[in-house]
Amino acid sequence: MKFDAKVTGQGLKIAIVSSRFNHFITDRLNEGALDTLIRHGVEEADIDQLLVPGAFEIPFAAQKLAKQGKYDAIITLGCVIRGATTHYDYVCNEVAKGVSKANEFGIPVIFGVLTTESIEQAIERAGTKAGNKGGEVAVAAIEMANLNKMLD
Ligand SMILES: O=c1[nH]c(NC[C@H](O)[C@H](O)[C@H](O)CO)c([N+](=O)[O-])c(=O)[nH]1
Repeated sequence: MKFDAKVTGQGLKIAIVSSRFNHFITDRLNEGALDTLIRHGVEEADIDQLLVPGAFEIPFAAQKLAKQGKYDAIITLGCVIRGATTHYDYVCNEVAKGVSKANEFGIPVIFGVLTTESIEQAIERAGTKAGNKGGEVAVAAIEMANLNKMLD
């Protein structure tokens, strides 16, 4: 049997957790995710949005929302740009681990946190040369939500 989930969002309830830090970038990721969800049939009223201070706080919110069991998928959006200190490595590692852990509640939680070496790389992935990571993870969220329903 082949499980090949559709990328149609009708009837899905989605949450977006995004961080304010580097909001010049994360605002664009949010726009990309919202636009893509709606263009794939998710009702705007079925999209909840939640803001946290920085990427490090994303896992806390994602896990809380996943535990509620109200959503078909949760999208996380953030932007961590390497700076002069090793802070970057700690933040990136903890965010990735924390978002992955949120999947333990049985709801697909999609990792849309940019981890880049430069501002230019982040801009490229926020609606310019390399597309929009927010839109990409929105498609992944819809597919995983439908796949999850198939597997229930
Ligand atoms: O989202 C980010 N948070 C960052 N730091 C804040 C962190 O996510 C927490 O909000 C903060 O440590 C308070 O817990 C970043 N840097 O420090 O570079 C960054 O690039 N991106």
